[in-house]
Amino acid sequence: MKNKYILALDQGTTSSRAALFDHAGNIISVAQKEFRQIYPQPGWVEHDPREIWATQAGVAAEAVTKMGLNGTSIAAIGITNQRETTIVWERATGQPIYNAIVWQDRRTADYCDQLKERGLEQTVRAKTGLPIDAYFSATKINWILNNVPGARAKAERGELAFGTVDSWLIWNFSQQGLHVTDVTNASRTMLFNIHMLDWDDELLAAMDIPRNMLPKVHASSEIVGMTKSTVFATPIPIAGIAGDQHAALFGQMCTEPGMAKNTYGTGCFLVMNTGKKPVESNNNLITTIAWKVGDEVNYALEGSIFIGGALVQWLRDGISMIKSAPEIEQLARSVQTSDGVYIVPAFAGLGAPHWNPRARGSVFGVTRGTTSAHIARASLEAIAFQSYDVLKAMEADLGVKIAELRVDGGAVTNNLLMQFQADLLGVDVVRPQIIETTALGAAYLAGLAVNYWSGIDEIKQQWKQDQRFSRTEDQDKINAHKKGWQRAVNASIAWADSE
Ligand SMILES: Nc1ncnc2c1ncn2[C@@H]1O[C@H](COP(=O)(O)OP(=O)(O)O)[C@@H](O)[C@H]1O
Ligand SMILES: O=P(O)(O)OC[C@H](O)CO
Repeated sequence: MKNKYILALDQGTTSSRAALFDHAGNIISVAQKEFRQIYPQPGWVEHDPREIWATQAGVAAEAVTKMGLNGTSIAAIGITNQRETTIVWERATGQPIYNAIVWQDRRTADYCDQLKERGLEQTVRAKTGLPIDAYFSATKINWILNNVPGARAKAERGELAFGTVDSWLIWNFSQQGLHVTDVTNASRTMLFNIHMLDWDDELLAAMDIPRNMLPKVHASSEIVGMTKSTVFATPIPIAGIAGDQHAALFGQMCTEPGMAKNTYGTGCFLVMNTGKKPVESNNNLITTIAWKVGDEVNYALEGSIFIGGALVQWLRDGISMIKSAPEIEQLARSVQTSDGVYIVPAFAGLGAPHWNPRARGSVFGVTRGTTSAHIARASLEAIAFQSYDVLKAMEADLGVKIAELRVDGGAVTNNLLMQFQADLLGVDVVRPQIIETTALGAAYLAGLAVNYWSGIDEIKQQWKQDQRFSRTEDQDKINAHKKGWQRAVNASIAWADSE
């Protein structure tokens, strides 16, 4: 068994990735493929579910075959995924009835307001740990049922299946079209009672969603089925499922209460393990399920920031300011400060701790002296400032100061960003050697289920630090800078609210 590998499938917002891990937790092979982002209207974001499946199946095969391996070398598959993104398909044909409505999509903001006017906010938060927001799956399912001709009648006849991306992939990968998910993905739908660990009938009724559409909910580390032979000739156990931020928390081995990680990908997601009991937030954070391993459920507090590395992507693809994402660091370093420029990247509204779906991206403080270098620097600062706001909310909820922040995701190779983050937080920012911690976490969850690793104590030894960033910047300067950021956020929200 130990000479085999674990295959982790990481289905992200902008690309599908697959990584093979060996018993020491080293990545031995990676394959990645980007897919189309579909923007039918401002504020709408969709993916083609068939592209999600095709790219994910393609990279899974590529990661294995390029090492000269085949299915017989794979001990288990772990799946991790962009969360909340909503797919509805026909059980009979396996065909989606609409594109995947992506987590960033804001089309249901008005319906969310109606739910709030109906006084549901407290009930939703108490049961699911979530604020009512277009971010989560429930209102997206409702939209599909109300807007795709014939969908509601089909759903009521039990002919449709809903799934987050993990469910969709497993349906396609598995021998008998399994319709399953895990507790972490379920906890992002706004339909799952995180205390009872079951779909909630009151919320399903409130949002007109038939229960028969929903997948069976499993633990995050458990064999849920086998792959079909058209994928790999040898059936392989699908043994781990977790939303990507939950997998990253596990991959970072934040297994003790108080340990936290921030993932800097398309968005930024700061998540802290809060132990065996859910902690209710008084500061607009989300209470979520960290994972379920064996019979043990761990909970977490999360601050979800919708635009992180996507701001850098926009500078590259939207306004052609840079040619590649890493180029931003050199450009930003070419000036000492952002010279009074602040960017609030509310391209998809603002997530935690503001939760304003109508806020839009804004740039403040531009003068004749402003150059692309200042914009680059202000962009990196905006990513760090948003994470600062979330961490402060988290510390206020828990009444403690965190010891260190473990970081991962594509943007953490940016040393300037990491140093600025440490300067802002006054907390050490620690980058591990493996920054693909999302895939690593999925591999660990799958490997534990098939006894590839003996337990958490064994895999804890594998986490290794690459670099630690500590505060070096003058405190007064930082405080003045924080005030500037706060003014920019307030102005951005006021602009949205005054419409
Ligand atoms: N050196 C860098 N500096 C800042 N941002 C970067 C850098 N390299 C990559 N990024 C950003 O990181 C993101 C990619 O990270 P990744 O973890 O692959 O994201 P996801 O899983 O959300 O697709 C992109 O949005 C990209 O713009
Ligand atoms: O695809 P990522 O890595 O940006 O993660 C997306 C999140 O899961 C959305 O909640």
